[in-house]
Amino acid sequence: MPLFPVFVDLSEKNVLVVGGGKVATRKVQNLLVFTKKITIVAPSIRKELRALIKENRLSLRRRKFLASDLRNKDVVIVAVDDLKLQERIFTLCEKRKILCNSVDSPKFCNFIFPSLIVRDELVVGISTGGRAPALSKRIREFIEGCLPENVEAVLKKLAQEREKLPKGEKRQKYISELTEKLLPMKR
Ligand SMILES: C[C@@]1(CC(=O)O)c2cc3[nH]c(cc4nc(cc5[nH]c(cc(n2)[C@H]1CCC(=O)O)[C@@](C)(CC(=O)O)[C@@H]5CCC(=O)O)C(CC(=O)O)=C4CCC(=O)O)c(CCC(=O)O)c3CC(=O)O
Ligand SMILES: NC(=O)C1=CN([C@@H]2O[C@H](COP(=O)(O)OP(=O)(O)OC[C@H]3O[C@@H](n4cnc5c(N)ncnc54)[C@H](O)[C@@H]3O)[C@@H](O)[C@H]2O)C=CC1
Repeated sequence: MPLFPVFVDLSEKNVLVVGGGKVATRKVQNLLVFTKKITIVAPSIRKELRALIKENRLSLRRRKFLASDLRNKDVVIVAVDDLKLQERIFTLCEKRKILCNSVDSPKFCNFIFPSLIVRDELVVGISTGGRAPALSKRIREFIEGCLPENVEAVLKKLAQEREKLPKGEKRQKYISELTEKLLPMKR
């Protein structure tokens, strides 16, 4: 069965990223849009990640992973080049009911990291359930290519108009029509 997408408020959640390499750097960069409460644990940290840690005042534990690193964590990303360690951390997370994403095997994920498009509060998340990550990336590029350039302005305008009026059928009709007018479908 395919995976159901959920849009979660991460702003107050504590995220642990295990690993400091290329993939960890990409995950941290993407996560920073959603939360600054990120801790990184790894013996070696890539230069770009070091810069992100400094800029965003993230916590850094410069050593190998310890089970105690999971204390008070809500979400864990395991971005190491060691499948056994991914399995071990995933098992620990399952016991503690922590959300865990492992970069080397969908088997050790209880959530998948999607390919992302973020335009203010408009977020597009894409996944193939772990079957073809490069396809997720390609679909992102397709969607990016056909998203209207002014989509942020349209979102802002619609949200403002929506706030001005009380809930109900009259507003529903007005907002739906305005949306179609602001973003006419090209055929
Ligand atoms: C299960 C998952 C785990 C997770 O959640 O991380 C996972 C797993 C694995 N990826 C692998 C390889 C690649 N991953 C990418 C790219 C991305 N991978 C991402 C997510 C995910 N990757 C999750 C499933 C997503 C889904 O459901 O579709 C994206 C979307 C998000 C992100 O990571 O930021 C990001 C695109 C971001 C963007 O640009 O939009 C590329 C292409 C590239 O890098 O150019 C390649 C090379 C091509 C290939 O091999 O397919 C390998 C084999 C490693 C090896 O061979 O050693 C594994 C392990 C395995 O499959 O067993
Ligand atoms: N999910 C995805 O999108 C993709 C996943 N991968 C997989 O991701 C894995 C990581 O790739 P890269 O970041 O390029 O590797 P890398 O070699 O650049 O980084 C590995 C990192 O893991 C850290 N590490 C190793 N043992 C550790 C431990 N015990 N505790 C804490 N940190 C530890 C190292 O210090 C290093 O920072 C690879 O196995 C690769 O196959 C590769 C491409 C895409």
